[in-house]
Amino acid sequence: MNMYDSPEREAKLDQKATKISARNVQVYYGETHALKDVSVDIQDKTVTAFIGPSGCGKSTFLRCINRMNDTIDSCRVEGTILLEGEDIYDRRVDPVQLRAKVGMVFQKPNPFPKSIYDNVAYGPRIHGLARNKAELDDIVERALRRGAIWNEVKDRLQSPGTGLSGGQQQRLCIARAVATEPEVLLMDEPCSALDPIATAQVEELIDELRQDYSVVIVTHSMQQAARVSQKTAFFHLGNLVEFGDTDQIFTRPQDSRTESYITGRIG
Ligand SMILES: Nc1ncnc2c1ncn2[C@@H]1O[C@H](COP(=O)(O)OP(=O)(O)OP(=O)(O)O)[C@@H](O)[C@H]1O
Repeated sequence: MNMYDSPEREAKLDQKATKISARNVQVYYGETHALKDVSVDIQDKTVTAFIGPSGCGKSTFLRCINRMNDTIDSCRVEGTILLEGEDIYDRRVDPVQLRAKVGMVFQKPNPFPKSIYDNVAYGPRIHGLARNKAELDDIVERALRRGAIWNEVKDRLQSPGTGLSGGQQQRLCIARAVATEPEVLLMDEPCSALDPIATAQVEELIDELRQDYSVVIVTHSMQQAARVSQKTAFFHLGNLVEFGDTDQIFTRPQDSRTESYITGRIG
């Protein structure tokens, strides 16, 4: 057997690159210490689920990854978060540019009060990604296909985005987020306002998106975490208690707090 066939090499090839590396992240809202010394590596081309009881800090940590917490006056973030090795809290980083690279999808679908086309074209326009109308048309079509909504909207691109159903609006918001060619997609309970059919469509889409992106999803649904994610992080009272393969977290949790949560005893 030569060295290139070794199981170690196979295992290495199977390992995904680290996309986000967080070290000793602390978040305070005024006097409240909401996130306590969180360190974790989040992989590329993987769906990572953040789970845990209400108020444990899942959304707070998610919002650290694209500096959405900057918009909250009382909020203070300490520690380091690297995106592909670059410190996203470095003074030279423009948060608007960062948010094009680290897209976000919210709990409630929030299309702009604009046409379907303009919703998706908005980011590429402000970031100068297209040289002319034909290129912009192309970007919009690709993003809507990526959002698994092209076939439903291709004949009404000039209609308002707000006229779509809730599930379609959420897929439009995902298309809007991918239009700026992000590296990471953050999703904060993206299905909680959707019915079961729309939820299943968005979950299927999330599974497809992981071919190209690092996806991080906050969810209250353990079934959803088990269905869509490969890695799971369990938070409790501001601590990242356990992080690992989703299978392992749900079948062989190492920490008693994780076990209590997944068996429904806390939360
Ligand atoms: N804008 C804010 N101002 C002050 N405190 C906040 C703010 N946002 C969150 N917190 C506090 O930080 C802690 C963590 O909240 P966070 O929203 O991150 O939790 P979560 O796990 O996402 O909760 P949920 O599942 O209910 O959305 C909570 O104690 C919360 O009250």
